[in-house]
Amino acid sequence: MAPAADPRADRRQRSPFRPHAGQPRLARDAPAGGPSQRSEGRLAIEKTLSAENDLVLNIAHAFHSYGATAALRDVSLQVSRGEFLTLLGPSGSGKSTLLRVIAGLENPDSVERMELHGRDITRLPPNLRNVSTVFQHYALFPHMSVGENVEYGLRIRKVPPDERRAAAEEALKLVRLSSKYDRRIHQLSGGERQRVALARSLATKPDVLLLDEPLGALDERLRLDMQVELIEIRRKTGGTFILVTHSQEEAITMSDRIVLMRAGAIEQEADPKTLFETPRTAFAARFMGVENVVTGTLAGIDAGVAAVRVGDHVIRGRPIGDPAAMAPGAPVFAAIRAERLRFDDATAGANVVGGTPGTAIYKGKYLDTSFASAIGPLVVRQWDTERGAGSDSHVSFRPEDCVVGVLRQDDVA
Ligand SMILES: Nc1ncnc2c1ncn2[C@@H]1O[C@H](COP(=O)(O)OP(=O)(O)OP(=O)(O)O)[C@@H](O)[C@H]1O
Repeated sequence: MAPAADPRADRRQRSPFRPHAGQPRLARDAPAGGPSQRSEGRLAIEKTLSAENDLVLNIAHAFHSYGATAALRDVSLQVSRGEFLTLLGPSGSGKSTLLRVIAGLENPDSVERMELHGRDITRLPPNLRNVSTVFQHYALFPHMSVGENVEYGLRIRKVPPDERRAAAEEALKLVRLSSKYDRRIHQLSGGERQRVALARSLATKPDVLLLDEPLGALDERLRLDMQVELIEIRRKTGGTFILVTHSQEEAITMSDRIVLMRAGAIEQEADPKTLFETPRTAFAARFMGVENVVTGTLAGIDAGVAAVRVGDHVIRGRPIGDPAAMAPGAPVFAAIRAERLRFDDATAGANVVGGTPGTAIYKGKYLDTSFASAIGPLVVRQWDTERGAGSDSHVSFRPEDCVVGVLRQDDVA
């Protein structure tokens, strides 16, 4: 079998999006010299240096409160060069606070380490950190043209006019607004304004681009288009992006890695597929859109299959998380996606649960039917919207489609 492609390979290519002349460059360059001249020891040192160079942002143990509200509770975050990282979480979980701390707009109460390309930025004012933020509400200057807005960040950095103009044109080309250089802001649509705000940030060639719900004000069609555009821009520039969103769909679509936040702390961080398929807590399961999360007690684990007692019923699933915590009798959750439940006849080894179909809701592409079952209310998704639930008296699901993990005290509904 051919080896799997490394999904980060494209990120490691050198970015065509280089710093401006005179712009502070925080990254240390890799040492020179061909491989033939290097000793093993030297190679080891270079490997370490190269790993350090890949690490753009390194935050260890950040805490921040607003009065009695703990907005960040011991948050540590490492972001690699060229990574598209998303901070995901419900309202008030601390995403924007973390972004503001990175930008220097908020001083954390305490932080053990906060480095950009290995340089301590803890006490560095925002204008001396090479990061840029795109906000939901654009924050463009209405009295300036598109081009003047895009050049703004470079003007205050005293970049010469011809270099400014070239950088602004390059950034406007990236967001497909080359022809609008002289337009006034009020002559633009909402989507175009957001692209100008993006171009303004890109023009400064930041070490990290911070995106604070940048698509939140756009209508759905535009939002979906801009998601694809942002992915493309990240790929073309090789930049490091940190996005804040409360939309799991947006996070899954756009990210290399998702950091799921809850009440100021990191709940789980993983690539989108892992977070989607293997949420480690009931909160993560619910937030990632798992329709069916039931709770029970662990009866035992045999041959890698967890048996969960829910009332008088036992269902089997895939155990995840710390095996030491998965002792018989432990409170656990079982999470099953609606599309993994079936009304059809069960395959061998599947869980079968009796009950009564309830209301079917037509969703266009699929049909969601509620099902009052022996393990609690469930939702069953069918892609064949014509078929319906009929008078089915049971649903089935495979143990591998049911994630079983320890139920935390604060996850008890
Ligand atoms: N300036 C402030 N003064 C007081 N409390 C604040 C301030 N900013 C944020 N908070 C509180 O800190 C907590 C974290 O807020 P934060 O804005 O970081 O969350 P968020 O996840 O970005 O939420 P949202 O998605 O609603 O923007 C919340 O409880 C919020 O009410």
